[in-house]
Amino acid sequence: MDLKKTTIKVGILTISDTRTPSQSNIDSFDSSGQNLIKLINDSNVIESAKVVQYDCVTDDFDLIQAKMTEWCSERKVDVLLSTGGTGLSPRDVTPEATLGLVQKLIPGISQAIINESLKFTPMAMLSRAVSGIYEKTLIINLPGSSKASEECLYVVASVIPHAVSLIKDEKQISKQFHKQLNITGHNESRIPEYVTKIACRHRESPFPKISMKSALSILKEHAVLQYTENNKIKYPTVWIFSTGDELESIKDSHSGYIRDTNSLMIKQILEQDNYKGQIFNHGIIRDNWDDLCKHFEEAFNNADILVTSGGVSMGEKDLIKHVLKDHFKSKIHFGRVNMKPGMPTTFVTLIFKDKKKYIFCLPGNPVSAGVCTHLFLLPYLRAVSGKKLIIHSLKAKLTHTIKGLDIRPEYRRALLTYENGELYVSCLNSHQQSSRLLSFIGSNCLLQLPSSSKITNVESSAIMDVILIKSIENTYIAPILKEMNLCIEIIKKQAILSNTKNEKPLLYSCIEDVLHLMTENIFVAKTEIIPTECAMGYILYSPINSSENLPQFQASIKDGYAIKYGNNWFKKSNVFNVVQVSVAGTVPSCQKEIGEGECTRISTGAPLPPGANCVVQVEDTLVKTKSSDGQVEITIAILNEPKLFENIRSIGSDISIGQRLLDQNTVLGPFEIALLRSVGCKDVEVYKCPSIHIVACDDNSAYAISHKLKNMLKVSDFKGNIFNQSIFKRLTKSPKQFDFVFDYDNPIIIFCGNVDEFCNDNVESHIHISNNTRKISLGFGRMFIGIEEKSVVFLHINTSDSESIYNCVHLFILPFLRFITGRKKIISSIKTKCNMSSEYLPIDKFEKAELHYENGDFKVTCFTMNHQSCLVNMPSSFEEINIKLKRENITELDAIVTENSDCYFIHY
Ligand SMILES: Nc1nc2c(c(=O)[nH]1)N[C@H]1C(S)=C(S)[C@@H](COP(=O)(O)OP(=O)(O)OC[C@H]3O[C@@H](n4cnc5c(N)ncnc54)[C@H](O)[C@@H]3O)O[C@H]1N2
Ligand code: MOO
Repeated sequence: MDLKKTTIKVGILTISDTRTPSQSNIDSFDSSGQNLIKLINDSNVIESAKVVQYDCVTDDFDLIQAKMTEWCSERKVDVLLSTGGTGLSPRDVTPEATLGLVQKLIPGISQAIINESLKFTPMAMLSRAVSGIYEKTLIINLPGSSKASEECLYVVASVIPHAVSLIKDEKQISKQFHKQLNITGHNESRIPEYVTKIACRHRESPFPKISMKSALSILKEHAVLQYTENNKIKYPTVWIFSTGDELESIKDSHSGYIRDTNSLMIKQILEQDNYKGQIFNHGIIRDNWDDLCKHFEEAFNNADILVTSGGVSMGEKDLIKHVLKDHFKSKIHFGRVNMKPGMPTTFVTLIFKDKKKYIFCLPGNPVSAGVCTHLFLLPYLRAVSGKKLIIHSLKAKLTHTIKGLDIRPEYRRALLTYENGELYVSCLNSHQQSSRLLSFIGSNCLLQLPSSSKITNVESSAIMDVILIKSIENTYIAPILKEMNLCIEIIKKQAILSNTKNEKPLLYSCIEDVLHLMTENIFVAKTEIIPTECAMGYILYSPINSSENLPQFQASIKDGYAIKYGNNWFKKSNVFNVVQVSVAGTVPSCQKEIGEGECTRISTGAPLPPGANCVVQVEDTLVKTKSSDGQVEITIAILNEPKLFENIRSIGSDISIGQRLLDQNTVLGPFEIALLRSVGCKDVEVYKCPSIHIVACDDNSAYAISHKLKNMLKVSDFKGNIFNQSIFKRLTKSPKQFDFVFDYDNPIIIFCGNVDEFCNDNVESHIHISNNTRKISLGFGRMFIGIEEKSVVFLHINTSDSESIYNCVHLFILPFLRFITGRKKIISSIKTKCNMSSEYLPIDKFEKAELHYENGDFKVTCFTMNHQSCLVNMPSSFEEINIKLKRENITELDAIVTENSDCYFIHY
């Protein structure tokens, strides 16, 4: 059958209020529609096509759909080209009408139109046109203007005949077409660029798989501290890109497209680690040589470190290493690491305009990108930030036996817990595919497992190395709160408030009771809906389930060939005809069904063609025959017998519709946000952070304290706004004095300063305290909680002593803020060992100390001016110390983690 002999029936549907003839608009002339007809019928712009239907309708959803349905259902046309109604004006509804109708989207067509049109005008960005299939008709939205619709027709004209034949499922025609493609080379203009390159690409990776240890020592060699002119550490600027044709940055989802999770996730991991340099997320670069060169050059002009994700394995579109090596003449220090996940991780340096640049190319699978950010990029950035501990690793006892090790040393997402002074690690999640972001959820560490070449199982109770990837706070650390006698001991030197006449005194002996009282049924925590990408550190208000399957269709795990595996196939022949190419970002319906002896070249993440049931990686194949110019492969040989379903991700295997993604009260970090974004969850409902207004009363020392308080709250995990109000020398009689706080939802107002002033009788009129207000006396001050709709917390701190304020913030205010913003864990405490000499006696109940980790134990050094990262709950008397000291001169102390410590804690 000759392709040219089949006539393709085209319908032109003009959609326009002004060009549709009506009584009030008799002179309308549809120049676009007429021009398209001329181009197709007279100039043969689309091979073998004729316009057989033409109509003009107004921008009316129902009318458009009615006309489309009529032409498609009655098989009047093979191709329906609409012109008009794709813009942003309120009347433009062509894309919506088309979307409502089509059964399959073909995003690539509209994408190609936009890409091409962008060369002429940036206005192309505003096009919302879509393309897809309804029944057996291909529908393409073209823009309205005559010039633009003509340009766009030229872009898509060449693919229309082939698309039509696939849609009609005319296998014979399709085969003929592929034959032409592969053998004659006459139709080269139709062959995507990546197809022609295949025979020239590596079939075996040229990069040796080096060990993790070697990779880290290479990184260390290149981690050189830089200094500014005034001798301060100079933190390198980091630029991050995701790469891939299949990725979408826009929020709307198109079938087949993959939402870009990686660039933002990498940035947020660095931010969470408090990296001090500048970090820029520059979104997506397409798998296109020139684009990669252009964007990388821009990165080298502006940044010291370039981070990419994707495009580093064995596919024909994996260009990153080639661009860096051939175009930028850079040095690839390693291109593969013997690890799972993250094997293709690549580290490159180059001299650009006399400056050294460092490039981290991470794999595209989201889990691999996340794991490798923790294992390579973060340690490197910590090193060039002058930190001592660049990998946060701990030893923990395995809670169960692990069988089925991988041949590569593996980093599994696992849970580290802390119980009675011991660390335990468990890895009960067996779904650890590198595309499955869910494996990060509920995990807080990477469990290092050896290669199966060394041992077969790891036994329960083995002591394992784990690397923290979240806060240890997310583990359950035995709370010492119960022992904490807040009112009596927290700040001993301060007197407990005596009762005032109109206030029922409430004295609580335990901070948990206080927090409970403050929050239960009184302070109604507000929630808000915010964009998912901005939700770092917020707490989820309600659980989230997925509304999508991921992947949405069977997809390949490797770059290779999809084949139909049948019994005894190997005995017949191991040679396969390459009949088509499947790339990520398309849908299975773009492919024809493959039969025995045929294969589809396929890239990682691309849809499996109908009929295929396994993927053979490219390394296990040879090119058998090529086209006469040597550019195109025609047949390949498969070297090892594959297994059924090998290298295939089944529908919904990463995430299935309805599956629970996150529980309520989950702290949203980089992985949680990436997970939500991967299934198109654009907004989340989170606990709203109150605004805090700090008011210094009375004198200058209170003023200084109020600033210290603000700084301490600012560096904490609290995300709300904090305002310092100016000093109030005297509380005036005017109740309006604090009215400003009512402009905020659930504000918190903290007074610092003289308590007597505060307790004056007139105070209640100042701060709108009514009879319903809950009043609590605390060791260091008092608290008033409004329970009316406009509930306000007034906290009065009666201190002018900066040590006490530190304790007060970490033991009381921050736990309170965590509580009301939805955190499950409001205080982080740990059992530590301490060499305490009885020469030093604690002055306060809680002393600042330095927390560190040594030989499997947490230790504290008390009475040090070094990095103070915890508060230690001190023995209260001589006798107590002596009793504890008798045992091996080691005192066991409870420590409350206060600072974002360099060592082992990514705190809160
Ligand atoms: N024949 C072989 N195939 C593959 C090998 C191999 O050795 N031989 N290695 C596999 C391994 S291991 C990994 S990991 C992946 C990584 O490959 P790339 O870095 O080239 O990544 P891509 O192919 O571009 O993408 C892989 C996968 O991840 C999705 N992706 C990519 N970027 C993003 C992003 N920013 N956000 C969300 N998802 C992303 C992409 O769509 C693919 O599905 O290669 C194996 N193949
Ligand atoms: O090593 Mo690749 O990172 O996941 O599977």
